Amino acid sequence: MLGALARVNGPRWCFSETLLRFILGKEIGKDNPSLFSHSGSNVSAAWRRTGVRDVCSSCALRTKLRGNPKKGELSEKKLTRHFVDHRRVKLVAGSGGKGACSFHSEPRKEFGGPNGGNGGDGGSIIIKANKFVKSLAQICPVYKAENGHSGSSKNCYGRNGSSTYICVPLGTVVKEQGKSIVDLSEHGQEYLAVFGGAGGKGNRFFLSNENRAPMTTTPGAMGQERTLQLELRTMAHAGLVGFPNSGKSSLLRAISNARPAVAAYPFTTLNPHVGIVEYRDHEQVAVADIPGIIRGAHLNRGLGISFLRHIERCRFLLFVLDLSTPEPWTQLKHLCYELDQYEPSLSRRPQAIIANKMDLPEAREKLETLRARVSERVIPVSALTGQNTEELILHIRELYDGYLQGEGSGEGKISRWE
Ligand SMILES: Nc1nc2c(ncn2[C@@H]2O[C@H](COP(=O)(O)OP(=O)(O)OP(=O)(O)O)[C@@H](O)[C@H]2O)c(=O)[nH]1
Ligand SMILES: [Mg+2]
Repeated sequence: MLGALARVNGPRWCFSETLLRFILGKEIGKDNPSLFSHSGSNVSAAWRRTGVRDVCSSCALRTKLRGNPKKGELSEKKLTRHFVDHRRVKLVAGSGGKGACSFHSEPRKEFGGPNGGNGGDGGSIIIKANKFVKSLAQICPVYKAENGHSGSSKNCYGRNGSSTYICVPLGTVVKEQGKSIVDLSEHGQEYLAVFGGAGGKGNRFFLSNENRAPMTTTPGAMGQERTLQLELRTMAHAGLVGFPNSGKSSLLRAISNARPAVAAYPFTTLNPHVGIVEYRDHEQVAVADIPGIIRGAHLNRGLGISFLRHIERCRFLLFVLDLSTPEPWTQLKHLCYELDQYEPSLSRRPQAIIANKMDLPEAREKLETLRARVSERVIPVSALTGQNTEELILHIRELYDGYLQGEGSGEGKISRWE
């Protein structure tokens, strides 16, 4: 079909066809088989086993071709300004409306009795998870719900104050004085944070045989008041963990549709980015790129480890090591130590080790040493050239399937990405 298009549209389509072949050739790991001989055999074994390739080969290709060159990408600086992952909010529910004091009176029925209606209830404030909201940036510091309306004569009740909804992203944890109250992880999940005050009673309510003309009314109750902390924890199945400059963002770009900033200086990434890896059976696995961690991060060095809350929910970890550094295995040791400082046994989640920058000559020697030193599976890749990313994508799927079999049916299941 592309050939036909090339004929119809002339040189422009000829170029597209060449470009497609070039990218597809790279993607299926055809070049340099000697360098990736181990991984190449794994991939072909997987194909042989299943008969079809599990990976949607168009995903990396599509993301490469999809980008509109005229449309500038958001810089990390701009993203930082827009991405807010914690907020403190003061919530004040509406007060109840006051009850009315009035008496019925009409010609020939001068003393018709009390007819003051009750006041309406104050509005409540509800925090609601919404999959279309991506950050807490739009959350205001103070929310006040509508007060209930007062009752009136002729037994008219006051209108209830309407409830206020605060929409937060999926994965928002609501805390009060540092203690978690609720975890909003499903679309549409609600938490009634503060109750509106009850409406007051009108004098009709106090009518009795003893008192046929009560003048008593009650004011509405005050609405509840609370100060809560909202904390967003990015939800992804896999988390890319590594030292700065190890190529996490480049890798996320290579395997998913996300476009995090990539640069040759440390701490380029300041916020987590989530990318979706798509498979041919329409399964989607979310992979999060986390800012770089350095030795001593738990002592607040570098960017600290507060952002590790974002990988608390990741079901498996992908440690990205830069094989061009002198001792990549020590990076792994430091990373595990820092993770355990944040949450004990965090580093013992199902994991894979990604040996990145395999296109560089110095990386090849270190690969065998790394394999000898670690017990986990090591996947050599080059995020820059895209070599062997297919094996990584297949391994992510294996980890994901293992997670689904193990605990997927239980609670804490991560909702589908859309
Ligand atoms: N040669 C080579 N360079 C790479 C590869 N992957 C990434 N790089 C380069 O390494 C540098 C850092 O890449 P990033 O993807 O920004 O690294 P990062 O881990 O996200 O860094 P931080 O965001 O600072 O934590 C960039 O200059 C990339 O071009 C690779 O496979 N081979
Ligand atoms: Mg980065």
